[in-house]
Amino acid sequence: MATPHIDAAPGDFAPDILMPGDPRRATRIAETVLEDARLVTEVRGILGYTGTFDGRPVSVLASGMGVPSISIYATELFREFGAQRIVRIGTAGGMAPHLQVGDVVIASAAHTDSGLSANRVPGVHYSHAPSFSLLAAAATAAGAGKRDASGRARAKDSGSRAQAAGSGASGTTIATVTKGSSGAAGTEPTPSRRRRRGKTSKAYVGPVFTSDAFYADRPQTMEALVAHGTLAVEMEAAGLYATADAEGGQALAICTISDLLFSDASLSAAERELLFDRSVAYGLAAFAAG
Ligand SMILES: O=P(O)(O)O[C@H]1O[C@H](CO)[C@@H](O)[C@H]1O
Ligand SMILES: O=c1cc[nH]c(=O)[nH]1
Repeated sequence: MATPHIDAAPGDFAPDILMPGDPRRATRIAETVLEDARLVTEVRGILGYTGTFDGRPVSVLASGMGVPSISIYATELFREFGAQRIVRIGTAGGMAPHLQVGDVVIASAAHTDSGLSANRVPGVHYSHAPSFSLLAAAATAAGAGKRDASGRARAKDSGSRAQAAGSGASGTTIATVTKGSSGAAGTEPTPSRRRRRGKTSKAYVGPVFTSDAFYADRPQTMEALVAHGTLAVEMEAAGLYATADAEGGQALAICTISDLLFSDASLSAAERELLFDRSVAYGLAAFAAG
């Protein structure tokens, strides 16, 4: 049955859903990662596809931007379309000084200034946390918990060479991936990838800040969040986590760092659309582990 924002039939969506913010990223994931993907909804240009990955049904649906938008799509998916697990495939601004463009952050918590999400339970500062099983499986896929003969943690990343690098200044560094090796899903190299070939990017597990504002001048807030261990800023994870809690589903946000708050480094819009391969790999591995 169609909902106000998703024009699909029962059974059109798989229980496991990847959710990028950008509809074009959804199309690209469907085209490059899924097999036999078919378009199942396109209301408001929020494109949704269902196909398979390694023989398992998987859907991808864009969320749009912000907590209200992702809360709408996640609610309708959990409530009306049989969704069980949603993994956000996002981009985020790096806040912690050790983060670099291209790094991946697996969000173990989401602080937020979103009224919708923070006020879900009146009188309570609600804790926005992901599904532990999705978090643990994605972190494992990114390399957490594996040790080589020298005792150093070792990561395996869908065929990429990867080595864990211990703890960062905040959050936990779980893997260093050598660029230029294969990622998840046959995505073509972007200009920034070519520039970065041979360099390394890392995966971190730690808290993100889900902000209602993309443009806001509040350096003190950002510095205080960094001082409290926050890794990155984005605009949906808290809404997704709270919606999953409310609807009895599971959720996780995995974000690629697209720019740095305290420096000029950034990706173009086109590069942001493309740089999702490792996030998708960790998300799909989390689905497969469950
Ligand atoms: O690239 P996506 O997944 O949309 O995520 C980030 O990008 C958007 C802001 O440009 C916000 O939605 C933010 O969370
Ligand atoms: O929400 C976002 C996403 C990327 N970069 C930012 O600074 N904010």
